[in-house]
Amino acid sequence: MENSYIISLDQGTTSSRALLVDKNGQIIQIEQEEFEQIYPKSGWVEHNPKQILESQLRVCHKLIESTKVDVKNISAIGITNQRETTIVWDADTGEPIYNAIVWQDKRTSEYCEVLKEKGFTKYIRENTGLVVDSYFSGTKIKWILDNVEGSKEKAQQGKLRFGTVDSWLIWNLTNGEQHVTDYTNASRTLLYNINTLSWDAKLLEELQIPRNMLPEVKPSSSIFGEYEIKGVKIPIASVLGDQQAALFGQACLKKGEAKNTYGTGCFLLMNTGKKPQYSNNGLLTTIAWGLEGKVTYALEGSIFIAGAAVQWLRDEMRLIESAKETQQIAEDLEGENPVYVVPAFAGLGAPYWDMYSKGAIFGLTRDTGSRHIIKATLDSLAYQTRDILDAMQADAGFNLKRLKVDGGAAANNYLMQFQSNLLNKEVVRPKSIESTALGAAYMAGITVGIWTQEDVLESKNVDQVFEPTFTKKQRKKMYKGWKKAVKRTMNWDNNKK
Ligand SMILES: Nc1ncnc2c1ncn2[C@@H]1O[C@H](COP(=O)(O)OP(=O)(O)O)[C@@H](O)[C@H]1O
Ligand SMILES: O=P(O)(O)OC[C@H](O)CO
Repeated sequence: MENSYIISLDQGTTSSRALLVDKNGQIIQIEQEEFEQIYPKSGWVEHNPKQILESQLRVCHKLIESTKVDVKNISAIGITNQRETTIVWDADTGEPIYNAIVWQDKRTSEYCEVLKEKGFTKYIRENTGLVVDSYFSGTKIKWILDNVEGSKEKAQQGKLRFGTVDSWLIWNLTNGEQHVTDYTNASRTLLYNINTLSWDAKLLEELQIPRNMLPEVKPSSSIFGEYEIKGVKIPIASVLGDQQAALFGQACLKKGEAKNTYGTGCFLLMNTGKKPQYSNNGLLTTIAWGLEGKVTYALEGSIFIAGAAVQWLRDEMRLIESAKETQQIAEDLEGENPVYVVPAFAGLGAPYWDMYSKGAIFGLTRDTGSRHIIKATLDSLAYQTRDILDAMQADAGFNLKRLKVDGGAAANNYLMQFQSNLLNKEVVRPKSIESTALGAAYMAGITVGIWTQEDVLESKNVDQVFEPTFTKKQRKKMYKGWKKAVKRTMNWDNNKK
């Protein structure tokens, strides 16, 4: 145990990362590689599964080379991943039969309407904890089977495998020996019963998905297989969806504790303890993790576009050269900003769940410049978070004292201060905003006996606490403007209404 390390593989929406974590929970080194985002049609988002795998393997091996770590000292690998993204591959050849359909993809919206019309809303909510939305894997699997020639027959014959990104990686890391996933990833498929912890026969039947395509589901803290590096077999000792991993990495181990991760999207999760709590306000009920024989549940508010809106400013609008510069631009723009950006580029997630909403900019006048739009785009991350937090507090029946934050855009001081002002709460940022990767590492460390849950609780170092400074009047006025703007984007793209 003297020189014990964990490798955390963090397969995100825009990049694959590998982190080396030492036995004190310190990050020694991070390697990262971006990969291609494929947009074949409006509202469609795909990844090449081979690029996901190859970039993930490259950063893993680069990490070992750059740190010169002795692989014999790597005690375990933890995997955390973008959730819901759907891959179907041939069991014999291991070849994907279609690109990965990404969580943001909206192509199955119409079929979701059919599910709603057939009366599945209540059933899905009570059994999977989810809402009927194209976000989740189930309808994406159905789309692949309906649209890739010959796939339905192959699936019936047991010749196809489905996996979220974790399953795809593990299948390949173990040379096709293991077809597995964990509770957290399964709970995002629309096919998994979170009460009985089993695949749901009624939903499989409705979506015409053969049971034999689906992976075995294990607790997040388990041995999922072994990955051999330089002749050393390293156990894969944790798997968690990235948002659940961040909840664990932020040490939200007690009921009522919450974190918000500002990445491509924004995901606010609250630990709700050992029983699923259902929302009356458009939030999801999901599995937080399975650990030491127990299942912990969470309430989740999912925002589809957060940091991605900042990428849009950079790549499509070309108003900035880097995400980082938005902080200074927003801080320099004094006074009230009458502009609102609603980044509903992939519809609206919680609490609105409107697949037909489209993005819009409101409040333009003759003197509006790029600075106003940039600032309003950052503000939109905070407004969307306020929407979720209001819903969560209503469901929980109590008010949170503080919000723990992490993810790439949590580095932005302007945004964090505005967030605190808008929530009228402390916003607490840890020294390392790599909570996702750390969560998977901690969980793997617990599985192989390097750490305990108490060690995780003691691991948190605060970088900065942002304190609210707005008056009640200011807060109310600004939030009212946001609600008005959101309302006007809703149902925009629905031809039926
Ligand atoms: N300083 C910053 N200010 C605002 N947004 C930022 C900043 N740094 C990164 N981002 C945004 O955060 C996202 C990257 O965060 P990350 O946690 O790595 O995302 P993911 O895991 O979803 O790929 C990008 O969408 C980027 O635009
Ligand atoms: O890759 P991220 O960090 O944007 O997370 C994606 C989420 O898991 C989607 O549900």
